[in-house]
Parts: sequence; structure tokens; C-alpha cells
Amino acid sequence: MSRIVIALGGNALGNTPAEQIRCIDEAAHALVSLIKDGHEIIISHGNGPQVGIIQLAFEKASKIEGKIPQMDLPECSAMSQGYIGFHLQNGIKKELRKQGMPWQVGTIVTQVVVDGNDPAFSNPTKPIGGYYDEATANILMENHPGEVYAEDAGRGWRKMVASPKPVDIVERDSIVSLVDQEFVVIACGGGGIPVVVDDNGDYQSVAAVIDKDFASAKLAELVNADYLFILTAVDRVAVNWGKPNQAELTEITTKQALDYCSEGHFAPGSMLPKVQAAIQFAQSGKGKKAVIASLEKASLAIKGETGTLITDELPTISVR
Ligand SMILES: Nc1ncnc2c1ncn2[C@@H]1O[C@H](COP(=O)(O)OP(=O)(O)O)[C@@H](O)[C@H]1O
Ligand SMILES: NC(=O)OP(=O)(O)O
Repeated sequence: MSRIVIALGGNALGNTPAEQIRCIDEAAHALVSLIKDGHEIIISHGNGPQVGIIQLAFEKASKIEGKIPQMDLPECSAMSQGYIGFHLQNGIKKELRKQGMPWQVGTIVTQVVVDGNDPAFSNPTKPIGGYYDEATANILMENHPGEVYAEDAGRGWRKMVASPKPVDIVERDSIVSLVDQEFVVIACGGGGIPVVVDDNGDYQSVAAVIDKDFASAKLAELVNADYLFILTAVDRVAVNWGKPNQAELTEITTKQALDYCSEGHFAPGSMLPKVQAAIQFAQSGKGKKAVIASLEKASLAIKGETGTLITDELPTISVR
């Protein structure tokens, strides 16, 4: 039996409630199959599209109806955790019931501590919300001084917000306690609600969106997981991505992964943070394994039949 932290891509959850329910229904079988194989799972998820939509909805509503306030980013993140957690709870419960399994499912509103002096606060790099063309992004920047829009991994222009690195997880003990009681736990949604610790030791929220892959690596480290699974839309990480000599990686050491990162094989804002988060977890303790794989093949990935395995110690590399 292994303890597995699973990071689900926010872009894979669709853009509407109906799409999200459908995506989760499709993912639930793969997630439950890991429990059926005897593993404990803790699920985290992205919220990039969703948190941007929630913030924009409040901004628009506040202009139409004066009494509706604008909503700050941490509150929008908290709402996204509830909204996505609600659908994940129901989708996973439905699949568990179908398979006659008695596990409970619970979502924890999770706060993640960041460093208030993180340089990320003055360099917004995390894309949120929908996609725009360049001309529209320029108009939005003119009309909203202080807002930053930039290209997101060749997919279009998006609003960029600060994305500090996770340092600690406030609700870590609650998460471990529920896992120990055979709950499927959903935590650190959207990378967690970013907070800093003030002089009194209280938590104060800060306007940022933490990368869910980095938050998942921190979660996996703090709950002493054996595996970090980063599940996305491709079966394996590739070198020379999108080129005629593209080659998928099956197993790499953290050293090899670092070399590939510095050679520019992984797109910033998409695959690069996943590989960096995988390295971080693999280096966090002896025998720790990180796997980047496709969502629907999660149960094959744990058997080593698909995905890219990243560990600190593998002596060999396979490329195919
Ligand atoms: N070197 C690479 N190997 C594999 N996929 C890559 C690589 N570089 C970029 N990608 C792209 O990155 C995507 C994963 O990033 P993204 O869509 O942002 O993730 P998420 O699932 O968290 O929303 C893959 O589906 C693929 O299209
Ligand atoms: N918070 C976060 O990393 O979300 P995405 O995975 O949707 O970008």
C-alpha cells in the first residue's frame, strides 16, 4: 500500500459546471482504481481557469449592481476550492458506490503559507481565467492599470498574478487525520489559499495564486507520501517537445531532469513547473517517487506501465 498525492490539472476540469462534472466523472474511475488497488489517495487540483472566472464575475457584477463587492483573490480561491471540491466529492462518491467501496470523501479548505518577501510578488507569472488575443489583452491592460496579461504557453493571452512558492500547509494535521480514517481527501485545491503569518502568529491572506504542482509537492512531502502523481493531458514528458525528434521519457533521475530543464525542453507555465515540482518531491526523502502521466492511465502509471518516473536515484534513462 502506498500513500499517493495526486495533482489534477485545472485546465482538464473544463470551463463550466456541466463540463467540470463530466470531466470529473471521466476521471473518477482512474482515481478509484488506485484505492481499489489498496492505495491511500489525497487529491489536489488546479483552479487557474475557475479562479479567474470567479474574480471576473464579481468585478462585472459590482459594476452593474453597486452593492455587490469586488472579491479579492484569496476569497476567489476559497470559492474555487469549494466549487471544485463539491464536484470531486460527488463524482468520486458516485464511483465508489458503483464499485461497492465504503470510503468517505471530504474536501478541506486549505491555507498554504508563503513568504511575504517572495520575489514572485513583484513578478506576476501565474495565468488565470480565460484566454484572449493580444489586441484584447492590450485593451484590458490599458483599461485596468496594474493588471498584467501575457502569453500562456502558446495558448493565448491570460491575466497573470503573483505565484509565490508554498512553504507550509496550515491544515496538514487535519488532512493526515482524515486519510488515517480511510477518507479520500481533497486538499490544497488551486495550490491552496495563500497566507502569510503576521507578528501575532495569525494567518493573513495575500493576493496570489500558488501553482498547484508546487503545492502538491509540498503536500506530498508534509504528509509523508510515497508518490506524487501529476496527472495531465499527456502520457509522458517529452524532450524536443513538438519537434520531429520528440522523444518520450519513461524514467529519469532528478539530475537528468534538471539538465533537461536548463536545456529548455519544458514549456514554462505548462510542463516546466510539473517537472520542477516532481524534482522537488523526489529530492525530499529517500525512495520518493514522482510520476507525470495522463489522468485516464493513473492505475497503469503506478505499475510503471506508462508515465514518466522521476526519482533521485535511478541509474539509467530510457527514451522512446
Ligand atoms: N516537454 C513536454 N512534454 C510533454 N508535454 C508538454 C511538454 N511541454 C509542454 N507540454 C504541454 O504541457 C501540457 C501540460 O500543461 P498544462 O496543460 O498547463 O497542465 P494542467 O494539466 O495542469 O492544466 C501538456 O498537455 C502538453 O500539451
Ligand atoms: N493553481 C493552479 O496551479 O491552477 P492551474 O493548474 O489551473 O494552473
